Amino acid sequence: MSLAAKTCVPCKGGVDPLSRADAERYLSEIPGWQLSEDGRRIQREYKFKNFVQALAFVNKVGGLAEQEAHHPEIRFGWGHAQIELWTHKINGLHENDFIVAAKIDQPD
Ligand SMILES: C[C@H](O)[C@H](O)[C@H]1CNC2=NC(N)=NC(=O)C2=N1
Repeated sequence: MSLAAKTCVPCKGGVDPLSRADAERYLSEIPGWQLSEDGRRIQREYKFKNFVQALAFVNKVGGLAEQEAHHPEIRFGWGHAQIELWTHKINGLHENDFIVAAKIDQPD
């Protein structure tokens, strides 16, 4: 099943974060995303024509995050937005992070 078709599972902590190898395997399914140096986060930059379009994107991401109960860090401004994902409870990456990333990139 594609990542975008999955839904996040409540992450109760107590599970190990994904290994770098597993994270890199998931990364191949979400082109444009990068793995952090420490292998514990993924992030992607987005470019937009102006502030309003960046804000609309941020609002879309916010709605997705609420729907999945799994939330990214979002930084945005005129013409750009950066999304960073990791699972706070395990201070690392979980499949949930990649599911949210895939859903963000699904065509509207
Ligand atoms: C109770 C609530 O569902 C949890 O605190 C969720 C909220 N969103 C979350 N988002 C992320 N990225 N990591 C978490 O561990 C997390 N936990």
